[in-house]
Amino acid sequence: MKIVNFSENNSELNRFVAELRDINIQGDRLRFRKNLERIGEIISYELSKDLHYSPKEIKTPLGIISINTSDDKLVLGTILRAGIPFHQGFLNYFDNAENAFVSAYRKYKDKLNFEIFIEYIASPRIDGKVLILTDPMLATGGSMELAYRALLTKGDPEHVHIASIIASQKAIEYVQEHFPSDKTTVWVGAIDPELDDHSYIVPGLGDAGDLAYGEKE
Ligand SMILES: O=P(O)(O)OC[C@H]1O[C@H](OP(=O)(O)OP(=O)(O)O)[C@H](O)[C@@H]1O
Ligand SMILES: O=c1cc[nH]c(=O)[nH]1
Ligand SMILES: [Mg+2]
Repeated sequence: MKIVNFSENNSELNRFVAELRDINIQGDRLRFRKNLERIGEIISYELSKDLHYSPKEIKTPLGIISINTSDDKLVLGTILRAGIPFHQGFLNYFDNAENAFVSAYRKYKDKLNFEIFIEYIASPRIDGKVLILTDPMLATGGSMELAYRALLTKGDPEHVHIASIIASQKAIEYVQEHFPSDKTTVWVGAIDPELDDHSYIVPGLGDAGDLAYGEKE
């Protein structure tokens, strides 16, 4: 399974991730959402290099030129809520893509134990298409896997790209075990070493959904 970790190279993406993490900056919700979105744009661009291309003849006012453009049918699938601004970054580039939305939430039995519930799914057929699953946080990997399984009820994708901003090392191992290795690619802004007792990523950034949209009751 190909895993691309953007933190291994120097780029502006790292500054956007630093701003998401920084306790003195992340409280600005507009900036937080904007950083999720622009990281989505950068990952889209890098991911686009792995798509299939063929030449198309483009007629300009003065002549004809052949340009390689992608032939893949893309479905951008995201997990509510924190996925929304990140998803928008992908949609800014892949503007012809179809879109899928899945809800996933942690229902805590007590302070430390929770189950993940999927209650909402809106998706096109995904047979033979390139499925790009976006969620900024990959903590245990449970939400991503359940969202994927929910989307498999809509068909069998040709390839799956998992895009996250911060993943735990444990989630990377979980994805390697639970997704088909021959047709899955993982794109992450950074991989953090630990999960705390509540399965939050450490050092991570906190609760991405709450930082983007405000705390839940
Ligand atoms: O890998 P996991 O252990 O499943 O955790 C990651 C999930 O947690 C976050 O969502 P959250 O449940 O906080 O929902 P929210 O976006 O509505 O805040 C995040 O956006 C993922 O969906
Ligand atoms: O670290 C984490 C884990 C789950 N959800 C988040 O938003 N952050
Ligand atoms: Mg949350």
